[in-house]
Amino acid sequence: TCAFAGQKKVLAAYEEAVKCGYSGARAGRLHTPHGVFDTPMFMPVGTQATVKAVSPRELKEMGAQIILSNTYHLYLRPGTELVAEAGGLHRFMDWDGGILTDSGGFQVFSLGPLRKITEEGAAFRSHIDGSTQFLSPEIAIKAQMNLGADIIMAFDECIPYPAEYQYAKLSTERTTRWAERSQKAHTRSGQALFAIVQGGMYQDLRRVSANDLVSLDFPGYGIGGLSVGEPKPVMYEMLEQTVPLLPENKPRYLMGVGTPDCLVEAVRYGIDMFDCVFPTRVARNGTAMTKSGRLVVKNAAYAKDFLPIDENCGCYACQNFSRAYIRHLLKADEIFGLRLTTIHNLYFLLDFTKKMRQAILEDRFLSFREEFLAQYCK
Ligand SMILES: CO[C@@H]1O[C@H](CNc2nc3cc4c(=O)[nH]c(N)nc4cc3[nH]2)[C@H]2OC(C)(C)O[C@@H]12
Ligand SMILES: [Zn+2]
Repeated sequence: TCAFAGQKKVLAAYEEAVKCGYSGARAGRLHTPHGVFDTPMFMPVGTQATVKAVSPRELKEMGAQIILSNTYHLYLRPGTELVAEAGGLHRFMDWDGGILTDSGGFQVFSLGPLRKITEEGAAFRSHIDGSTQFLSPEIAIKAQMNLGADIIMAFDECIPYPAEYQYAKLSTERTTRWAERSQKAHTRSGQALFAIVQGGMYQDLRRVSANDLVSLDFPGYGIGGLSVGEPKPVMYEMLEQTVPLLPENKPRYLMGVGTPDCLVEAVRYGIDMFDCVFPTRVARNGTAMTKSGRLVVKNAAYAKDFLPIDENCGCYACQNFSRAYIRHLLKADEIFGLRLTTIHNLYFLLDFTKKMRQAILEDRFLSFREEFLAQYCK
C-alpha cells in the first residue's frame, strides 16, 4: 500500500514522477495508511516516541507529514509489546500522520556497546541498563509490526566508516540475506517494508547491493551506510552510483541526512525522503538553522537583537519572539528556549523541502539549487 506516484506537471489520469532539468530531482506523492504525503520530504526524528520538545499538535502545525521513531530504543524501553497493547505507536504518542521506524540496524552499532555480529543477528549490551540483548531480522521485524508504523525498515548492518573492502563486501552480502529474512518475517499487511542499500564507500559494492535488493522487489529503498563521517563528496558519489539503479516509481530514503546543502544535492540525485537528528539536536544547544547557515542565538552578539531569528520565517518562534528573548531563555536554562529553537529548526527544514518540491514542479529546481548554495555557508 505504500505506492509512490510522482506528481505530474499537467493533469493526467496517471501520475508519473516529474523530472527536472538535467537532474534526477522529482516531486512525488507517497501513499500510506495514514495519508498521502508530498516528496521531497523531511521526517522529524522522534527516537523515543516523541520529537524532543515539541508536541504532535505543533508538528502538525509546522507541516510535518511523516515522523521517525527507533525500534532499538522502544524495544529496550518501554518494550514493543507494551506499545502494541497501548494500541500501537500512533495511539501511544497521539500522532495521526505517517510514522516510519528504523530497524535498529544503526542504533545497535552506534549506541549499544557491541558484543558480536553473526549470521543470526547482533548481540549487544543495552545502553540503558547494560543487559545483554540480541536483535535479528525476525526480532526487529516483529518489534516493528508491534509498533505499527506505516513504513518499517529491514534489519541491516550500517557499515562503519572507514571500512576495509573485504569487510564491507561480507557485511553487505549479509545485509542482503538479512533483507530477505526481514521480508519473510514481515506478515503485517498495510505496512510497507523498505530494504536498505549498503556497500560502504565502494562503488561496485553499492551497485551489487542495490541490484540484489531491487531483485527482491521492495516497495521502497533506504540508502544506508552514509552520513557516518565520510566527506560529503564521497556521500554524493555513492548516491550517483546507487540511486539510478533504484526503480523510478518507488521512494528513495537517504537515512540520517541532514543539512539543507546535503538535502538539495541528494534531491538532485533523486532522493525523496530524509531524516536527521541534526535540527532538533543543535536546537538544544542554541543553534538555529537559516538559509545562510547556522546562527548561534546563544551568542552574546544577540543579547540586544530584537529581530526574530529569521524575518522571513513563518514559524511560531520567528512570528512572536526576538533573538534577545530566545537567548535570554537559553542562558537561563528555560525549557521554552529549547522549544522555540526546535520549532524554528524543524519548520525551516520542512519548509525547505516544500520549496524544493515547488521548484521541481515549476521546472526551476537547478536554479533554485544554485541560488541556495550560493548564499549558504556550510
Ligand atoms: C548527522 O547526524 C549524525 O549522524 C547520524 C545520522 N546518520 C545516519 N546514517 C545512518 C545509516 C543507517 C543505516 O545504514 N541503517 C539503518 N538501519 N539506519 C541508519 C541510520 C543512519 N543515520 C546520527 O546518528 C547519531 C545520533 C550517531 O549522530 C547523528
Ligand atoms: Zn523560524
